[in-house]
Amino acid sequence: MIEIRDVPESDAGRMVDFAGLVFHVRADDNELDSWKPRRAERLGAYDGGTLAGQLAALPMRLAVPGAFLDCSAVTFVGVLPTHRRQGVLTSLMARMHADAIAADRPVAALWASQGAIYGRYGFGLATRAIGLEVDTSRPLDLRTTPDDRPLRLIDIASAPGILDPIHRRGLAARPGGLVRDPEWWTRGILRSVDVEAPGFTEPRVVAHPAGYAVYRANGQQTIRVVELVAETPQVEAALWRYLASIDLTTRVHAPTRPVDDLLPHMAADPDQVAVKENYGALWLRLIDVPAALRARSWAAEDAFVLEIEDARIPSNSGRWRLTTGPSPACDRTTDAPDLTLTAADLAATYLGGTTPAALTRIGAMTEHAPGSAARLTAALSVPLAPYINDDF
Ligand SMILES: CC(=O)SCCNC(=O)CCNC(=O)[C@H](O)C(C)(C)COP(=O)(O)OP(=O)(O)OC[C@H]1O[C@@H](n2cnc3c(N)ncnc32)[C@H](O)[C@@H]1OP(=O)(O)O
Repeated sequence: MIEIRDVPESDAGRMVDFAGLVFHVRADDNELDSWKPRRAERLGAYDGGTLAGQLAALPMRLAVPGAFLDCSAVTFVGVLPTHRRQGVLTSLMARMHADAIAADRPVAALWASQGAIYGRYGFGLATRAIGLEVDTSRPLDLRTTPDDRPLRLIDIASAPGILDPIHRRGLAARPGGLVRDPEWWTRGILRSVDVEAPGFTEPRVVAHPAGYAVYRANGQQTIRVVELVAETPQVEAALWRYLASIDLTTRVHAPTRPVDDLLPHMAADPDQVAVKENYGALWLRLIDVPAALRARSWAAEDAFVLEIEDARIPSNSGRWRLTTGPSPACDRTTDAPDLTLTAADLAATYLGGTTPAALTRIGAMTEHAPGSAARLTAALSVPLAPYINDDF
């Protein structure tokens, strides 16, 4: 008999060992993330005294178009190999949903180990990311004039205080990321060791008044970009020019960039910049559909009747009249629907990264009123593609 209970503080370390077991990682590597369960809401699935499954939900703030929303950032999910496929994850998810509702958090989010798992729980893939590789064995000519205000290298200890205001302005301009606190900075983006980048140095930080880059280097003449944030294309050009011209290097690899990154357009020779990766990033769950729809900003004034299917959080199910524009509204209605869609597909479109038009074309959404998917696509659209660089 499985029972879902809070994991006490004294057992937070057990969750780290448990994650090492189910993710097949060495204890040393796992140690890097050991701080997360301590600051999370910890759920355990207990089989008697045995921890058979677990889930951690970090209370965070997520940038959505025009707003920041309280969010359960779900991580450390696992079930013992001996207890798989018996509904343990399903029970943990039900409790996570109930906790998020009780805490008045309109959204939850996660990074999935496998894309096949979370759609059934109402999560939709809301952001993608790309990886870029730049050949810097020759000068990188740019079509954008770099902002010539001086760059300066700063030490790691002072980095959170200097970078955070720039990062926050970036979140307001581009949805999808998380608000960070100093611990999130130092244990995340600025951590000295990255197990995914063996052989690379500790991070270097170069700052501009309106942007920054965090990067590592290795003995194989490669610069690895950890994060690059710029408030204008000219500042972006200045940072890429800097990264591309560091002595004793011939390659810049930026494994995590927004899908609408400007560098492929900026490079005078497009062959110098290759898109090497394209992958799913943040999975989003609208815990409270009407609250989430009222909270974001909209790109067009319009009105829709949405028929939403949500088997896991029934209070979201049914017909909603959504009014988009400067004073958004979302209320129950009995009117005929313009569109029928699942909560997971609504979540996938919420940040503006996936379009109702595409989901209708593939047959995932049903359009009853001709043209309504295109109109909803226009209302949801955002100037900059959603993006997250916090892999939690
Ligand atoms: C946010 C994160 O932390 S992502 C990390 C997730 N954790 C891992 O990948 C670690 C290794 N895997 C595990 O620990 C487990 O297999 C889990 C957590 C993925 C699944 O736990 P389980 O308790 O076995 O899931 P549960 O029995 O509740 O399954 C529910 C449904 O999901 C399906 N499912 C579960 N895992 C998978 C999977 N990996 N691929 C496809 N379907 C899956 C089940 O078949 C079941 O389907 P059904 O409802 O149609 O019958």
